[in-house]
Amino acid sequence: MTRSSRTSAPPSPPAFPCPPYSAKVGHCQLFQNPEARSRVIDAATTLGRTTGLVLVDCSATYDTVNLLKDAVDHGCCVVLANKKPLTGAYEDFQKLVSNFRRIRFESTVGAGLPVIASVTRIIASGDPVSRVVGSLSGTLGYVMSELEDGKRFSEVVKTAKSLGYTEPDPRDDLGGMDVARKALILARLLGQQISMDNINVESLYPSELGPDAVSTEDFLESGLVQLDRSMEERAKAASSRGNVLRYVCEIGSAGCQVGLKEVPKDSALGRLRGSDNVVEIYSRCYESSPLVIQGAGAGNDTTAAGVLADVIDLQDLFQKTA
Ligand SMILES: NC(=O)C1=CN([C@@H]2O[C@H](COP(=O)(O)OP(=O)(O)OC[C@H]3O[C@@H](n4cnc5c(N)ncnc54)[C@H](OP(=O)(O)O)[C@@H]3O)[C@@H](O)[C@H]2O)C=CC1
Ligand SMILES: N[C@@H](CC=O)C(=O)O
Repeated sequence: MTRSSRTSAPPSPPAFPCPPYSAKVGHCQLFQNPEARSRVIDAATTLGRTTGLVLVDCSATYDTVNLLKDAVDHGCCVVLANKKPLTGAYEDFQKLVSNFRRIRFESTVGAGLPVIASVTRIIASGDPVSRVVGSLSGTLGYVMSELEDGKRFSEVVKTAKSLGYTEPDPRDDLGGMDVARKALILARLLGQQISMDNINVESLYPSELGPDAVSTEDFLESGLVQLDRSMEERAKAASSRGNVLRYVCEIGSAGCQVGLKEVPKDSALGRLRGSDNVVEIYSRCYESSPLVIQGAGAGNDTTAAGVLADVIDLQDLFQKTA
């Protein structure tokens, strides 16, 4: 993906067609010459319409939304692991998602787990989904199950980061925003025209440790340990009642909320371990016995597999039949 929004002084733009360095990992390419840019867009439009050329967004920024909308307008396909473009203005969500033959975003909820595919299949069959409940954070699932085993909060958050579970800034996970984004994507898929302001979100850190006050590095270095005692006390109090802590997401007709809950140790949520997510989907067909999806909900491999499956799914739409 181009990085025009972040690159202030790019190297001199390459001539078209692309020089070989564009294939190197870690490099990005910027077309500034208007003629080169227009030829790239023409080529992409033709390829997009005929071969299903896919723009994949694995960044963690809102900045890509206009680029994604342009790509869809030019007939290209889009695959997202990045939740942010779908969780800003409702109009952006609608514009991207209404083009369902050109966009897939399975990895935005539950990484490689088929949560969005299941919800959209149920809805497409005319079966109204009434409620979705679950644990949708690999990071918080991992952190809570490690706390249960007596580990220190600050240590397990750092381990979750090193395992590739957390967002670039782990406060996105600890503050509940990452789960709230997943909840918003699901709620909007269920037809709720809501925004982030309509979701009740419980944060596990106080505003004094927020991004406006403390850098990510300082938060990891000295902020996290300030939360150790209170998290340990919460885990111990839950345990004394035969419960465990889980960060739970609930989406229904009464609204949308995400927060830390005490749940029985032997419940579906309470039995979760590590980065596993579990999602229960209730609809008319799945009324008393919900459809349950469970498995690894974060990590580089499972996310990459989810993204690749989306790319291949879109390519299938462009296969010529004999
Ligand atoms: N990790 C996981 O388990 C899952 C992750 N996701 C989503 O996938 C995305 C990537 O996550 P992950 O790979 O773990 O995170 P990483 O921090 O490893 O990667 C994020 C990448 O995005 C780049 N980036 C950030 N902001 C911008 C920007 N404004 N323009 C261009 N590039 C940008 C970063 O570049 P740089 O390093 O130079 O800043 C970095 O390469 C996130 O949106 C996340 O929510 C979804 C499901 C699961
Ligand atoms: N940080 C997220 C990654 C997947 O969306 C999580 O922990 O679940």
